[in-house]
Amino acid sequence: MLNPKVLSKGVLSTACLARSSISVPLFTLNSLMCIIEEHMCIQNLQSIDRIQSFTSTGYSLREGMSSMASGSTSLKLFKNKYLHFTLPTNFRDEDAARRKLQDFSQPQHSILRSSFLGRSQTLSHSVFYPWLLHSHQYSSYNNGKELSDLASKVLNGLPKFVKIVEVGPRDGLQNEKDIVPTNVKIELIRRLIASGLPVIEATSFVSPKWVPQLADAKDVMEAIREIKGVSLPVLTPNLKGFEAAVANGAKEISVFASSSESFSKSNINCSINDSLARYREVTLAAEKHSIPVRGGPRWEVALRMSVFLEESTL
Ligand SMILES: CC(C)(COP(=O)([O-])OP(=O)([O-])OC[C@H]1O[C@@H](n2cnc3c(N)ncnc32)[C@H](O)[C@@H]1OP(=O)([O-])[O-])[C@@H](O)C(=O)NCCC(=O)NCCSC(=O)C[C@@](C)(O)CC(=O)[O-]
Repeated sequence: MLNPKVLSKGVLSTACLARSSISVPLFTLNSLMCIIEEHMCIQNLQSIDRIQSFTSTGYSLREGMSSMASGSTSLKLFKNKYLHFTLPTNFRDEDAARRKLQDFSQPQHSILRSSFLGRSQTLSHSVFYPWLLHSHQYSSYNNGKELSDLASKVLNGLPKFVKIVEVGPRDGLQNEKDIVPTNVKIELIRRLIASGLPVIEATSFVSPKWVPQLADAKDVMEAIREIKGVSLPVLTPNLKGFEAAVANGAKEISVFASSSESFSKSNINCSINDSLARYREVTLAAEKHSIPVRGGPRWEVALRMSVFLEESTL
């Protein structure tokens, strides 16, 4: 670690081209930090805009090591011992800079204020104070431009409308080993309707050999087909299922294309392309009956066949 004494002019002047940095020991947080914050005007420095207030006067720097975004100012913990500042200053006279920086370790606040108010140019200067330190480690982090851009990207990208579809009676039950009695399924749907949910996927019209739990799809639909004011779609993976669903009062269906071949094969016993051909038939038939269709690629990553999906597949 560089010791201030050995900082040669050369090092200092070279460093001057890059960025100013001061490492100072952290003694008790309240005293030093409030000096730094108050007299370094650190909260006003462009790229350091996220230092939590630790006490009314000081501030804490989060544990660990972090370095700030580049820009004209940065702040980082150095070897867990020193607070490393890069500050915008435009000292012409390096000795004056060193003196001022040396003063940094003395509790003479006023010097600090004049020394470090933001200036346009950046002076590079590394001064290390090998003071004894309490066993604290601090770092600060900067949520600068990157994070504010990210936040606005996320917020601007949010949809204006979100439709919540409750799939418990279908997806929640389909893999249950013990067959749930039909009346219990119906009661579950009724309670979900009573809870105010606008869309509840009621059952599936699929092969009972594949999904024995939902072999009573017809009976369930019989019991709920007259219910108004709520959408009760059913899953129909092929035309056979669609026809059975419509015959039993279904007014909305859903289809599910897989985004991985393995899931498609194990789930509906066909390739993705074949499934799309099936869904083409189903949607054409639905169009004829003016029945709305809900569908989309299904995220197997969360399912037991977790696969890493190529974006192109999606
Ligand atoms: C799609 C099939 C039928 C193809 O199954 P298959 O064996 O390829 O088709 P098949 O044409 O050879 O038919 C086999 C037997 O099923 C009958 N069959 C054929 N179609 C139907 C039907 N619609 N309804 C009732 N019976 C049907 C057909 O009549 C025949 O009867 P058999 O001659 O052997 O007596 C089968 O693979 C199947 O039913 N798979 C179950 C699909 C399923 O429900 N998976 C779980 C839902 S998807 C899921 O959970 C993921 C998801 C959607 O939740 C993810 C998310 O939510 O994001």
